[in-house]
Amino acid sequence: MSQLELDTYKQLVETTPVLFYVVDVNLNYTYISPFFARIHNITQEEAVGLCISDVIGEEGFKGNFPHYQAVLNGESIAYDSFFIKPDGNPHYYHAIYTPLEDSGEIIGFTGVVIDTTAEKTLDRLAKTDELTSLKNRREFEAYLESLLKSDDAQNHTLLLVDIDHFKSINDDLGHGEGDKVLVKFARILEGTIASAGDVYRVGGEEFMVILPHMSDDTLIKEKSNELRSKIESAKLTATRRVTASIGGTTFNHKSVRSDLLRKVDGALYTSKENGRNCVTIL
Ligand SMILES: Nc1nc2c(ncn2[C@@H]2O[C@H](COP(=O)(O)OP(=O)(O)OP(=O)(O)O)[C@@H](O)[C@H]2O)c(=O)[nH]1
Repeated sequence: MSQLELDTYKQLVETTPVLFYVVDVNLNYTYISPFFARIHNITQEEAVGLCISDVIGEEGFKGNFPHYQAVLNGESIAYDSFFIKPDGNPHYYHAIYTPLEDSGEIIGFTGVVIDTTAEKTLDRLAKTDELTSLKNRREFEAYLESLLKSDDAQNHTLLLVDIDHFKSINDDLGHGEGDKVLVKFARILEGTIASAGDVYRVGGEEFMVILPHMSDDTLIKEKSNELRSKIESAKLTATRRVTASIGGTTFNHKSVRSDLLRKVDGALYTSKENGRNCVTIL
């Protein structure tokens, strides 16, 4: 390689906002890029000879150690990970480790670490309901579609949970209190459904629950009534009792999305017609 080509490569590496580094077999740095130096508040010269743990800390070092061992055994590694920054926010990154060889012998590895925090944050925002932190309608539609398209022939349950007279809660107590009710309501839904399924906020005061591989009529009614009674007995506001109506139905991969949604809507409508604060499974 000519000197010009070498200088060009160096310039590319040194002007890219990505962490590049090289370590030897003892995990001591032999090179860090200027961006790496800036992020870790160290000079390039100071880093040479230091161990990875001296720069990124013992905890991160221990977490990554199996990857270091694998790359020093000749494997090329790429993985996604994160750590919690001192300000409590997560920092996401994508790391690529490649063995560095000299005359067929591994003498260390090269590391490339790309900050993916912005990408991950956008991804999370696109999937999450901002007020309640539950998964949003887009996520509901995606999961439902995956179940309807799958080869899995087992039956699942879909519940539509709707707060009763929510408009009057807003009207009487104000929109801010209404928001607080929605957040507490979401926590009850999550806590009650737990690992049995997934909870989504699909509209203002409308929530969907998908219970995969659950189709036992008795169990569905039990779970739905547990949910309904927990909401009724929780003190969601200081002055007003809050209740919810629930509609539910079972489905499998042969179900048609529009029929299924119409059926669960119909079940909820029946609960509302029957006086609210009740469960209808069709
Ligand atoms: N506070 C608050 N209110 C919301 C939000 N999204 C929708 N709403 C309100 O939710 C209310 C829903 O009212 P309706 O659809 O009439 O239903 P309801 O009053 O709950 O009546 P039933 O469902 O028939 O029992 C409307 O007043 C919306 O303005 C939100 O994010 N926060």
